[in-house]
Amino acid sequence: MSELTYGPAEDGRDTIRQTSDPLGILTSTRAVVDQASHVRINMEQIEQLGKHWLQEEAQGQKPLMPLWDERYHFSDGTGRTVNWLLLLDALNFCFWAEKDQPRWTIDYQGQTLNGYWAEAAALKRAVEEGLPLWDAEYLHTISEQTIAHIFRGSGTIPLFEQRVLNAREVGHVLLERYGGQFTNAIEQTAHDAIQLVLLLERDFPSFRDVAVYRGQPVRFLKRAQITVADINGSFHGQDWGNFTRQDQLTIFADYKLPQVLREYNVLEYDVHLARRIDAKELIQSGSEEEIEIRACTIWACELLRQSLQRQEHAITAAEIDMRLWLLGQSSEEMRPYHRARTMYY
Ligand SMILES: Nc1nc2c(c(CN[C@H]3C=C[C@H](O)[C@@H]3O)cn2[C@@H]2O[C@H](COP(=O)(O)O)[C@@H](O)[C@H]2O)c(=O)[nH]1
Repeated sequence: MSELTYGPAEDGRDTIRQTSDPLGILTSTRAVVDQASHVRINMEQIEQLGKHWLQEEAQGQKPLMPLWDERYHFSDGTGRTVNWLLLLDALNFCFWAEKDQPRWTIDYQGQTLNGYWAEAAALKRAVEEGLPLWDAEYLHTISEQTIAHIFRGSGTIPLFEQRVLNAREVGHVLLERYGGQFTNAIEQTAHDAIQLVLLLERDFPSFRDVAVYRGQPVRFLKRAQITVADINGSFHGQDWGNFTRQDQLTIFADYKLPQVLREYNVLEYDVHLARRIDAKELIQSGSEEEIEIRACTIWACELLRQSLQRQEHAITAAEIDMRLWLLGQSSEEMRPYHRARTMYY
């Protein structure tokens, strides 16, 4: 596989030079970007965003890459944490509510949390209350009542039934193939980030985030990739979190990054799609619109990475991802993110 890069060529035309793409994500999403009819990447705005970030850094506003947040993540430095993180990311999707409905929230340590933070804190709260969520045997047969208790709060976590199935799948596959320990999968793949993502895609069906666009497969693998990034983050790059080729992961195509990129005018939606998203209408999961939004998000970030690299500023997709995602955590003033009901992100 070879990465598609965008850069001035001898004859002045923008050519696509090849670099590595071991997960087949850049290549398959590039085909969507080239055909997209609902979403467009604005190259000038990518250069602007890159310059804006470089100016911020020149003024000493280097973004503090957040250390792993221990407040809401279970972390005991052992293989139990690795299994807990796998469960976290098996359930790490779709936290938004129906149009004009309040989001699901939980109360934890005196704080009311929603979204991803509510999911993480709920799973940490459960461990603190004595539920062995790191235990594959326990997960394999976990009941709906127990999952409901874990996520108890105001309202109901969306796609509840899917979360029960995904939790059981984690337990079942860990027992069947990895002696109940996901650390065995890390060892089997020799701490290679790319191989571990591919193992998740192969062995854990709920992580198989691959769409079909005009008859062709399009690979996103968002939760498989973020699982590796989260294990790396939780262990501060040491021990179970020490991976090779992590720089070859792409950004994680969720629903917040497109919202932020659209705010920076990097992503442009056609007038019909924009109206539907701004009206918070549901976008069909697997639709051309949804796949184009996700594929253009991946390539906008790849082109941003290449632009920054050309300006002598090396940065990984995961670092771009974290910076954009954190911007999306204060996105109340932004136009809405797209709403596709799916367990993939
Ligand atoms: N692209 C990308 N998407 C990410 C994350 C995270 C959290 N991870 C970091 C957080 C702490 C640790 O440092 C982890 O590294 C969650 N999500 C996605 O966002 C959505 C939830 O958003 P809201 O509704 O606002 O809670 C949902 O699709 C969820 O899957 C990320 O990092 N990147």
